Amino acid sequence: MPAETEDGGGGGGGGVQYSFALEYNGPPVPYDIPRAVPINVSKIPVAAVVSHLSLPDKLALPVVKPLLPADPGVRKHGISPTSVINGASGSDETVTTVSPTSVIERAAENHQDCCALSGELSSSFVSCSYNDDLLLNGARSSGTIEFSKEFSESYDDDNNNHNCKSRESSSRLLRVSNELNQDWASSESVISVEYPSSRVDNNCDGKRGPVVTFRDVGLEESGVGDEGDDNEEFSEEGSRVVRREARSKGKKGTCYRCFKGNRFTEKEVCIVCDAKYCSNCVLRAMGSMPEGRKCVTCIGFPIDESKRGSLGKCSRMLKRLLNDLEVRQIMKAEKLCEANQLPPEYVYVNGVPLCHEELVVLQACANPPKKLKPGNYWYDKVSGLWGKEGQKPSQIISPHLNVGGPIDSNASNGNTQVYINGREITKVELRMLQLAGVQCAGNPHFWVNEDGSYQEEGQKNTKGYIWGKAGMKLVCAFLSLPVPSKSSNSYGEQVNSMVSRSFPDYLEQRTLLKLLLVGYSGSGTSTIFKQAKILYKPVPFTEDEREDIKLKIQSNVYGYIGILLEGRDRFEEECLAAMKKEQSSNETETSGSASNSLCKTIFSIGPRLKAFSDWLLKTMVAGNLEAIFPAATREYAPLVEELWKDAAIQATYKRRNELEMLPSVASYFLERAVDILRVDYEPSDLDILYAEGVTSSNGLACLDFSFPQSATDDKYDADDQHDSLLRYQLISVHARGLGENCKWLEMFEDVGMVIFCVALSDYDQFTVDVNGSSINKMILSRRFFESIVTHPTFEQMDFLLVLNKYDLFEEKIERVPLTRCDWFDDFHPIISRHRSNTNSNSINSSPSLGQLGCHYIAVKFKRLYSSLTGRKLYVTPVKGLEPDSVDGALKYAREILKWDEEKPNFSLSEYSLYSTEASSYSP
Ligand SMILES: Nc1nc2c(ncn2[C@@H]2O[C@H](COP(=O)(O)OP(=O)(O)OP(=O)(O)O)[C@@H](O)[C@H]2O)c(=O)[nH]1
Ligand SMILES: [Mg+2]
Repeated sequence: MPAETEDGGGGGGGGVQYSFALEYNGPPVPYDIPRAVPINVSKIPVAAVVSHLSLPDKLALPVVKPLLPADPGVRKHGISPTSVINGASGSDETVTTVSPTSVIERAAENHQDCCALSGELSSSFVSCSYNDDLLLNGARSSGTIEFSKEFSESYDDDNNNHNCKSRESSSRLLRVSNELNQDWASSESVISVEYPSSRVDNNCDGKRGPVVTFRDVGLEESGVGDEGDDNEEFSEEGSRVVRREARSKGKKGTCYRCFKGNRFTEKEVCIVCDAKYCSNCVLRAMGSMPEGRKCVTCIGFPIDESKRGSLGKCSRMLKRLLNDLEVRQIMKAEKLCEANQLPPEYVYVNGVPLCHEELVVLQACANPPKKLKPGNYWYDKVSGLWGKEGQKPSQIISPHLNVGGPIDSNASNGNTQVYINGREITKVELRMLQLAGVQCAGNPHFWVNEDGSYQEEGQKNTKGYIWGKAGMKLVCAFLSLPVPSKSSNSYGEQVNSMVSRSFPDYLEQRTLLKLLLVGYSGSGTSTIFKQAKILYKPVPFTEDEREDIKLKIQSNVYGYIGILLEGRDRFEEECLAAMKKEQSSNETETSGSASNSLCKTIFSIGPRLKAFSDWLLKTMVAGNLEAIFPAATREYAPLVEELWKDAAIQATYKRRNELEMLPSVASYFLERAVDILRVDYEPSDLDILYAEGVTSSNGLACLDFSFPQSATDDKYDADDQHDSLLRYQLISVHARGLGENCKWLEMFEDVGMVIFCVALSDYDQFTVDVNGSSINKMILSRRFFESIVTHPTFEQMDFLLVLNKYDLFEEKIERVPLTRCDWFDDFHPIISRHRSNTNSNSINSSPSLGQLGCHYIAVKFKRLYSSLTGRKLYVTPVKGLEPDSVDGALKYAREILKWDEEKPNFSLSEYSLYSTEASSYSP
């Protein structure tokens, strides 16, 4: 596999060096050396080292071939080769690459798929911090990782003694224990999982205060938690309810996290375990609250039913801590998310617990029971009368619902010997019947229909309408008895079909639509993922994440400065050489001043800055840059400022196009280097978006989101509202995370669509492969595309091709011909003289060269896709750094998924509307 030459890498991992015995058929890799081994740094080009500091991916690039049967550690602990490779490549991510058990097992069975380790998993597997000893003695191999079949965005922490019960649709949890646990904790600061910082206490000592202990059924069954009492309780109605309780190790009344405060301190309560958190801790303990006010460890668990009434009712504390939009979204999620819905088995109707479908029927009917809680109810299916077991009726719901068992004559505990539909009625009902003029003498048995018409059993004639008489509503109100509701429209309503009925919102949410985002290295997947986070999450990044990202950005900036300094050295040398040459040719004329002019060029810097520059480069070469943070920022900020403003550095910066290792995004940060390197710097969302190395580059990152209802729409848009309730999951996985031959793709078989990302601007970029030959990055992207689309897992899957970096492409294609890439050698556009300039949106003007090129590339991929799969490819150009563009692309994905659902209903001609021909996309 090739090594990158341009902005291809996720940013700097820890600069940690590794030694691991992978059979690798490429040239020796200079950076693959443990730091403890003395090396002559002067022989290593700084750019290469710096690139590795910030772009550690290269270690992962060599093709890994089987060397030995799987290392026992690998098999035993389920550490996958790719995990190790990714770890070894200095992951800059929170989420590390793990494989599902099935995959691991398969890999372990097949020796050919496994590779042996000697250097073992290093601390930078997930962390930026590292330890020489560990690196050299391979102690890390003792860490145990338990993999679940599905990935998770979260993991379970041993300290919590908490065994998470995963939801049907959600991913299982990943647990990391032993020594690795600590590393996970320390690295849990970056943003690739949804609630990382809140899951981990980022104490400097890496220890996590055991704060809350949980008791639940899962724990008891597994024997993990032995301190719990029986946590099954009976609700007020007598049904069995499983409770999950938190126990604070602090004093009574104190915050469950910091143990501060007292019972008068304002606290927010977890709706699952009742843990109480003060305003300082609540956001850390509850993270971004995708299911409302729950500790992050309670996510996925059903709520404490006694709190059902408070669902969606925001506390003052949260209103203070969050903005309106965040509060609204959290409260909406709290009410609507699946995990918070009433468990069907907690509801008994006529003595029978409901199944899921029955609860759906009950809640989705035109006139459902109000404020349904766990409990035992009776239901008269003929009249729709509904009440709590042993009590008078409380409501008239839709009749004829096929839920629960047959009604018992004693259901409402009546003692009047008067019966309605087989139930002995209560005294108060008898009173009501008498006031309605119903003849009740002789212990009659009535047959009452949903419209209130009644007859005596065995007789045909309708005797009258119970609720038809004037004043009956008042009577019923007085006696606290129900009357048919207006909306029930129960007169003659047939309830056999569910077709025309609207389902409760949460049922719509039941389906989690998964979108898999993949792309060749550097194509912009992380950027799109981060953009989605910023677009769709109320709190895209927590304070802890921001703090870690800040350090990452600052360390990146030092890296960029290092590249500039190295460039300066080079330019100075070139200049001096040129001057020397010139001088020797003019020897006679300038002999006197020769020595002076030789010493100074536009790229020369003063001795103080030179000393600093030398120190910085040496530190970087030694891989110590990350280690000196954040002290370095404070100490050296003034020097960096001086350096950045120095004419020599500015002159070097002007020639940045010649500095191959300087990623295009570097300018964004370097322009503000002085501000960024200040201690009080706070990264903006845009900084985070541009920053390299802060999202999952090696592993997997998941983002659950809904498309927000567009605020700009004045008129009510039912479709839009419906869409805002659907849940999506964006799963970003790095090419490296898929393993050799994409063998781990299988675990994504349940995704609804693959979004494949290609960087348009790659067409003139080359990388060097293991044989030392140069390969065009677009060709590598194509190869990766081929292997993904032909993978058996995605046989019937829709693909959306995202042609990313359209902004760069538009600009580049004006300078560099598209034919620079062999695959595009037949691109000969006929350019109109009046063609639009690149930014013009004028309908009348001819397409710009950028548009033509993009369209051409889209067609190339479409034809390729069609030839490989016989299907059609959806394509959209994207500017990853622009929110609207990413939003548009993801909404396009949503449309495609919708079309998919509707396809069977289309006639052929209708379906052709959704042609995926190249012409259907609009740049
Ligand atoms: N100008 C421009 N830059 C982009 C765009 N999308 C991504 N980038 C930049 O391209 C670089 C690589 O983007 P990433 O999102 O890190 O790419 P990736 O696919 O995650 O790459 P790796 O994880 O390193 O393999 C970053 O510096 C981004 O800021 C875009 O649409 N336009
Ligand atoms: Mg990435």
